[in-house]
Amino acid sequence: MTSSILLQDVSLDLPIYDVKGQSLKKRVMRMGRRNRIAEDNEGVVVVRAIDGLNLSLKSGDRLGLIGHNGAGKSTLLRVLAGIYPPTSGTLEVVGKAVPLLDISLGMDDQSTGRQNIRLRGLLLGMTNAEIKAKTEEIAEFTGLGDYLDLPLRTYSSGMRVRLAFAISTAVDADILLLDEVLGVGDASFQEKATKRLEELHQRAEIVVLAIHSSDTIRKTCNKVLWMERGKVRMFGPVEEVVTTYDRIMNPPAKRQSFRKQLAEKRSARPKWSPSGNSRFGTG
Ligand SMILES: Nc1ncnc2c1ncn2[C@@H]1O[C@H](COP(=O)(O)OP(=O)(O)OP(=O)(O)O)[C@@H](O)[C@H]1O
Repeated sequence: MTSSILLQDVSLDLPIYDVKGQSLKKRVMRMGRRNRIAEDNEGVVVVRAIDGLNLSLKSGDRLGLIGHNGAGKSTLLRVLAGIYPPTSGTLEVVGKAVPLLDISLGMDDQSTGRQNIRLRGLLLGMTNAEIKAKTEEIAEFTGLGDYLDLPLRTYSSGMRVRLAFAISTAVDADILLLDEVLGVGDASFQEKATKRLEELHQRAEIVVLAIHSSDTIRKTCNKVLWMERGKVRMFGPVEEVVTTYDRIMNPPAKRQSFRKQLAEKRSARPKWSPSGNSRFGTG
């Protein structure tokens, strides 16, 4: 199969359902267009998360999404995964797109690890036969042994992540959508997980990832999309976009404190990051 992605003038409005009271609604509306807040035809307050985006990717492309918090990177990955249908514009995705975003989604606390392999596998679009063929490999990868026959509620958070990661990465993806900042448990598991992700990358025809490490971007991607306020700020070859982004967003003085913040953040949460220290954005 030859996979491709084509977005033409795609916009996505996300409703803020909680804003019902008139005074709160007024206050939120005052945040205004600068914050991409608007009211739709039915009077619902919405955030324009993606705004008139055009994008074309073909087999072999590895796209890195960069930009500040709230720029729209995760939302775009969800649009590509079919989780959010665009409010307007056209989206054409050819190939099986597998999101590695909310990897624990669809897992059930009362079911055993093995039952969860089936549940989550089905949710990821695997057939019963595929699940059956892959269950032992997934089980082996988790390293959870007999725990797989116990209900999920007895698992530690690290054990849950191992299981969720093993299942999500067992799917054959034509198009792989992922957030680089993917918690994958303790150090020993991280090494295994990184290797498995690299293999997935290689097998997929198209990879789109929200990325924070300039080393990874240079190693992994051939194109970069710099997003700002739901729009394309810059799109093109890696070196061109990365250099401009770095020059504008991280001038030398800022870079120093940014690195410090990053070091603090990193020590607080285990993350998957195959290499490198220099990162983009603030996420
Ligand atoms: N479920 C939601 N409901 C309403 N607004 C949302 C929702 N999810 C995201 N948004 C808004 O959409 C915009 C884009 O958010 P998104 O999470 O895609 O940004 P991001 O670039 O991934 O940021 P980060 O680097 O912080 O992860 C933001 O303004 C955010 O507040």
